[in-house]
Amino acid sequence: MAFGAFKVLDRVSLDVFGGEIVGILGPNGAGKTTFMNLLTGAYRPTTGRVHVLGEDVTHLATADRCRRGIARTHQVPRPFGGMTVFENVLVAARNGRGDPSGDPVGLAWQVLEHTGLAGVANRKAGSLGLLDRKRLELSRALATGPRVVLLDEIGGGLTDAEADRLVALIRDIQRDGVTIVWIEHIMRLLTECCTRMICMAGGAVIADGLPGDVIDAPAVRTAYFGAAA
Ligand SMILES: Nc1ncnc2c1ncn2[C@@H]1O[C@H](COP(=O)(O)OP(=O)(O)OP(=O)(O)O)[C@@H](O)[C@H]1O
Repeated sequence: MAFGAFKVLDRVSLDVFGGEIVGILGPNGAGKTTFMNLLTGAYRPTTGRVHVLGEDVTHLATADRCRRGIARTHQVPRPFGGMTVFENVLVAARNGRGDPSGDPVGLAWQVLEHTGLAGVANRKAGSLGLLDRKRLELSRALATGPRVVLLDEIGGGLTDAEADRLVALIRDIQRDGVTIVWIEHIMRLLTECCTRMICMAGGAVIADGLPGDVIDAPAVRTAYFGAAA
């Protein structure tokens, strides 16, 4: 993937298997968000393909990929600020993959109960603090009925108790059969949740394996944790 002459991702190849929680770590500018943008269709790859559940989705727009079950959260949440929390989630429930019951209103409420936002459902999304905006971002992703959820740094700024709740929620989502790919700088969240971790640096995957092995890998310690080479 290149922006003009600037190559951001170089030969990145990743297979994610159903039911995994894959953590992606790496220094700022490693290409993590760009990689996520390629998976959702926000960016088109200069070369290479994206396959989801056996289907080549490289040519599909973001909305079509969403309807096939790919949902994401953004690093900087941008809800529809003039709409209520509930309305924001309802938009996602109506335009995503949907739920088999065909009841988007029921699905939206169910998601808000699950993510802890039901109590502020009637507030304007634009009035929410950062933490609740992040919860809303996750709620919108879940309301699309995803098979794969891509999370971009939803853990920043959480207290320990809030982080515990997020860990429990992510595990619940996985137990419901959803595959998760999670970019995060808060190491504790990744080590508590992930079944696998990858580290990116300089537009390449430099480690891929069990979380403990990846954290201890010399290349990761140098590129990400700043250990002496
Ligand atoms: N639209 C764009 N045009 C030009 N360069 C871009 C664009 N988007 C990203 N880049 C560059 O690509 C590189 C990778 O950016 P990216 O946001 O993917 O990194 P990241 O690993 O997600 O970093 P962070 O942890 O800070 O979010 C950076 O050098 C960035 O400046």
